[in-house]
Amino acid sequence: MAYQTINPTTNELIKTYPNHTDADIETALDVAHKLYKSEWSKGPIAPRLQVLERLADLIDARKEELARIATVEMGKLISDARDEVWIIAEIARYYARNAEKFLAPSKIDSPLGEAWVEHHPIGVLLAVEPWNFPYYQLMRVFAPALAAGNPVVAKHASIVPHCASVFEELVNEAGAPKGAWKNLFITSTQVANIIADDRVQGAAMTGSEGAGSAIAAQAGKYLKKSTLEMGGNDVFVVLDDADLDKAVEIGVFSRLHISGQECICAKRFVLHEKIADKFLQKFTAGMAGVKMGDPLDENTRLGPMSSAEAVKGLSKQVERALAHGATLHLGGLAVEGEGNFFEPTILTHIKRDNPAYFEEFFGPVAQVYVVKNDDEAVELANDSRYGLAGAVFSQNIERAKSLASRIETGSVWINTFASTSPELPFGGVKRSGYGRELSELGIKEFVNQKLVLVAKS
Ligand SMILES: NC(=O)C1=CN([C@@H]2O[C@H](COP(=O)(O)OP(=O)(O)OC[C@H]3O[C@@H](n4cnc5c(N)ncnc54)[C@H](O)[C@@H]3O)[C@@H](O)[C@H]2O)C=CC1
Ligand SMILES: CCCCCC(=O)O
Repeated sequence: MAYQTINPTTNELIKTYPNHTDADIETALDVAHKLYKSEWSKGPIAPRLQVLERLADLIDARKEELARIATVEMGKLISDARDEVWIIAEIARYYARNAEKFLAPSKIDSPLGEAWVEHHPIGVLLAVEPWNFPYYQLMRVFAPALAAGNPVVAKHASIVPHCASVFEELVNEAGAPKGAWKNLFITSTQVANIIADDRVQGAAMTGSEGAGSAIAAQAGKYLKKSTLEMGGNDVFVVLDDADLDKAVEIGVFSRLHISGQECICAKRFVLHEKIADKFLQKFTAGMAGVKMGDPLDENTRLGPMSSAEAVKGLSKQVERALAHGATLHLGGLAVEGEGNFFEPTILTHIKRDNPAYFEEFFGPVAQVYVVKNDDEAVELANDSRYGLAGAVFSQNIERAKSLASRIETGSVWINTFASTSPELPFGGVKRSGYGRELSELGIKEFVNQKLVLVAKS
């Protein structure tokens, strides 16, 4: 597995990074485990939180440089890259300012005596992360782990090694001791060996079902806690009383965010039959009208996909959907020429026996379905192997809340697009994975929630 920076806008190979060896891994685990056994991990939380505050300030100071690195390495719009750099500083600050409260002992009223739950670190964690939010995916693991006292070794996606390297550089510059965070350019086999190592006590993974299944299986075999955030096939439900122009604007934005390579972006557009034609007409115009091009250009609204392989995979997926009876309403093709560009695409008339019905399209491809009523909308939303997020548009909030409660996902967003914020739990159900990241829930995924009880005398 080669770790390479290849600019997706030009497919120019910029740099190849050397892989780490088994000896490098041994050193990393030894240093991390010793840190876990030290006062740094087990002692007062304040020094660890100070590192997070400094890290946030360092990120702010290098915002434009960091954003440009991400755009050149995986193709997201420079404006989206800036947003990502902004939010990772916010995640660091969130845990710097809330972790002590989250991890404080929590008292329990018990007839057996005085009881409370303490929150202790559990040991070295492994993070295995994807390329679509190359900094956010790392900070989402690092910040709560550092606050809790868990050192982390990390394997990032092979196409974002510069992001991986600069993140580690920032962590070290912020004053984290050696072992708090170590990036490793390693193979899947080496990942499996790390999970098996007795010094490793947990694994956090974001990515595909295949990778998640392999990592979860290995973690299960060695009885290690894991959290998984995998694909999603999120619905974007537009009811007959929705603000249509708002729903169209947000729908186009959400489907095309990160060139459609975001697990929580809108993918299955579920339209009430009364507004379906009107929505589709406006939505089609919106999708067709976006400016595609260089993601470093501030006016571009749709950049390239992350790699040539991603474009090839999406092309095959669209062809298969059409071969099984879907209608091509817009686009459908990779853009000829330099770079990994794919046309904004809309597929309609996808029947349940079409493989596309159950598939996530990880690119600028919208699936459109029409339903008669709310019950049909819920039934279709839940007729999915995934359960990550979803959105419901209606000007009747109670009606929207009712649908939100019935949709089987980790989150539902009413009259807006699914997104993320440090204080909000992130994760899903079914094949979208398990566990939660961010918020108070996230920091407690990898701590020993230890009961202590003093018997009544
Ligand atoms: N939930 C999310 O935020 C994301 C989900 N995805 C999903 O993953 C699909 C492909 O994107 P990729 O980045 O290629 O995902 P991927 O799952 O192949 O890669 C994610 C991470 O897992 C590692 N990995 C892959 N197979 C592994 C194995 N057997 N053992 C250990 N580590 C392994 C990769 O090197 C990378 O670091 C997308 O189509 C999408 O469905 C991709 C990006 C983000
Ligand atoms: C907005 C942040 C989302 C990160 C994970 C995903 O691709 O859904």
